[in-house]
Amino acid sequence: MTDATTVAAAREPGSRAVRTRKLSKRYGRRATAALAVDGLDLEVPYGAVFGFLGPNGCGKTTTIRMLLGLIEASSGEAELLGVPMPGGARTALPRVGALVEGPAFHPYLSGVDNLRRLDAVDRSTDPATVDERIESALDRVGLRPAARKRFRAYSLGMKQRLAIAGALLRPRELLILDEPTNGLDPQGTREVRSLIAQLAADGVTIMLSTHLLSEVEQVCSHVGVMHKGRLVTQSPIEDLRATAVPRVRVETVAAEDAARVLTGAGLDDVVVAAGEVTALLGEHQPEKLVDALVGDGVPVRGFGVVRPDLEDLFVSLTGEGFDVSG
Ligand SMILES: Nc1ncnc2c1ncn2[C@@H]1O[C@H](COP(=O)(O)OP(=O)(O)OP(=O)(O)O)[C@@H](O)[C@H]1O
Repeated sequence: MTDATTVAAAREPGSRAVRTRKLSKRYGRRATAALAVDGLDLEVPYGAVFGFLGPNGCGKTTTIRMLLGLIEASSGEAELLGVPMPGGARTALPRVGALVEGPAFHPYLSGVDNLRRLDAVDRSTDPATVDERIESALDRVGLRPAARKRFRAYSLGMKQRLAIAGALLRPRELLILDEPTNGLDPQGTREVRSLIAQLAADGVTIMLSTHLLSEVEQVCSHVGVMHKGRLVTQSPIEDLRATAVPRVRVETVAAEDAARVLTGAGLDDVVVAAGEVTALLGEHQPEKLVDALVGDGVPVRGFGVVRPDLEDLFVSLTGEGFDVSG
């Protein structure tokens, strides 16, 4: 389903809603300054909810600002909806809704009057249709009942939903949202995530930057992981999960003996640590491994099959933990 606020983009096979090639940014003139964004090859497929994940300071906002033509890239190329940026800004940007640092809303004006002000500064919209476009955007974010309340009386979630309504004042094929749940309370966070899921269900492509792995797991179909200005991986989340191969874990005081039995049974990557042994399960049946261990006299205190979760995968990719709150 589409309405007046979103449009499912027409897609060429292999085309991308966002694509960058070797996109880099160095702030300042000194050639010795570190690259804030370093050689990014980003690919956001049409229809994806793409989680652009990484800790604060890793270059997400800088990337988004380059994509939208708000700052100039030091080198490399970027395309939005198949249109080169920043050269094609006039063609691409009217089809892209963005939330970067949020619009400055007036606390004493109502939601509807704030949107009217916002629309008035956008020269690409038609003033004759402003009322119906605002109504449609407010409807889309579930704020019609509160449309005439003052902005200052809105909850945090309502304020952020109004900001998203501001990005939906005309039909959009792509939404770029920079940390849209940052600073929200749990209720506001739920409201915004549920809105993102609804927009995605309408076919709009969404690129969502976040430092929260849990947010990616809850709302995203794809993820791109940033670390110190570089993209360390990008993939459908299901594909990433599939790379998380299960391991057996044996707790025992006789770790060396257990390792010998597992190796003898044909398991790979047998790793001995204090009081435990782990190995790749492969095609082996856990029950048979327990039999083999016990049959060999290994005193097994614990046995299990563990599958690494996304957090384990990302830690192994970046060497850093992720904020798993929220
Ligand atoms: N205007 C600027 N001038 C100089 N350095 C900057 C500027 N903006 C960002 N940086 C630096 O570039 C790097 C990347 O920052 P950026 O804001 O893109 O990261 P981020 O992942 O979006 O983090 P955050 O969520 O905290 O904004 C950081 O080291 C930051 O200090």
